[in-house]
Amino acid sequence: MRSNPRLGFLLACGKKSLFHALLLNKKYAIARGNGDLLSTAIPSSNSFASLCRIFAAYSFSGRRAFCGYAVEQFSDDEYECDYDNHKASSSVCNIDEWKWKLSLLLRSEKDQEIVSRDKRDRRDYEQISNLAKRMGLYWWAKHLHSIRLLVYNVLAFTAFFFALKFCMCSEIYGKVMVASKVPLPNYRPDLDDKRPQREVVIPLSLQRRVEGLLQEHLDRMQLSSEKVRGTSSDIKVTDRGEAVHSNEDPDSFLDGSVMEKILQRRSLRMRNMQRSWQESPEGRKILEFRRSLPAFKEKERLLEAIARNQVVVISGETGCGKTTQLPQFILESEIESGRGAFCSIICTQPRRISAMAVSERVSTERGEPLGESVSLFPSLSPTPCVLSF
Ligand SMILES: Nc1ncnc2c1ncn2[C@@H]1O[C@H](COP(=O)(O)OP(=O)(O)OP(=O)(O)O)[C@@H](O)[C@H]1O
Repeated sequence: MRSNPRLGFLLACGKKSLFHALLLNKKYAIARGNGDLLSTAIPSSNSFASLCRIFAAYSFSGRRAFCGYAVEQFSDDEYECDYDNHKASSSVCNIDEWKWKLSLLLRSEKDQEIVSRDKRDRRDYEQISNLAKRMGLYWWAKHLHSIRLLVYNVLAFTAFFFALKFCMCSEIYGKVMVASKVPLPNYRPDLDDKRPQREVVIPLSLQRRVEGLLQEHLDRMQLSSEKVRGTSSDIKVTDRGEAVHSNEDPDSFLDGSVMEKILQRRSLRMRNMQRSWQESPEGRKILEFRRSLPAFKEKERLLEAIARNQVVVISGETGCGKTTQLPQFILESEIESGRGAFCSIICTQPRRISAMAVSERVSTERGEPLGESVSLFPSLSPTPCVLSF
């Protein structure tokens, strides 16, 4: 069966219109019916409404501008077989150009894929995808949008006093297509126009500020470790009866050691509070809920990865517990190991309102009021919080 324009029209319309069932049954008869459509196409069992629809379809069959295409009359197999002999017979895309492009891709060592965002009709996509598949490439296409051209026609069928109203639809597809040498995932966020991935650009001034703060932090750490080493060396020196370091500032050392003692005491208190909450009935209930979240299954792996690496990137589905659970895992493990008050976890949120909701949720899950160990940044809490949102 080849492209009879009338058949092409009827089948394309039939797919989306009311007379689909009728056309399925009688499509070949209609195709051959040519000028004698009514008598050839209408089975005796069909209602008069069907007759009207066919008449309407017949009367509009010359309007190729809104028609679909005859592709519906071929099975995929037919299409595959005939493709080489009927190159782009009614397609708008240049298939030879695509053959050339795909061959280049196959030969290229550097390129993995070709991405095309041109507008084409559906048959073009089918041709190109078939070609890509035959060349051993993987194929991915996303339907971006379709433009529907609707034409409402009212036909007065004078003898029977009623009108037929139907619409003819034709679709111009906007698709993004990818032909690739490697298997492609089901979803490509980089090609999704509806969810464009925002590129985050950190201003230079902010970068410098962060670098400065990090440097300051590192300097302080180095200083405190030197003080600790200095203390032990002082003791040794004293034991040996040698001179004590004269450049040591006794006040700052005193401050540091007092601070350390305060933090140690606080860490101990945090551990006791955490344990008693986890053992309480409410705590157990919440823990049970937290255990059901997908993030909980990854707890140990996550803590291990954080301990081993300076930067860890974690991705997970919505609601799996990235925001509420991951910072808690770190906090809980630090508290359990007696370093709760020494750690500082900052969790960024894009909106203040979500930061408020999350900080409140985490406090509730920890059985504490907001401001105890979890805070909303900037915190008004008198004691420094270790987890800030
Ligand atoms: N305020 C809340 N009240 C009740 N349950 C909550 C609340 N916030 C989070 N949850 C529960 O905790 C689960 C984990 O939420 P969380 O915000 O950590 O997920 P997420 O992985 O960060 O999600 P997203 O990617 O959308 O940010 C949610 O599935 C939800 O059931």
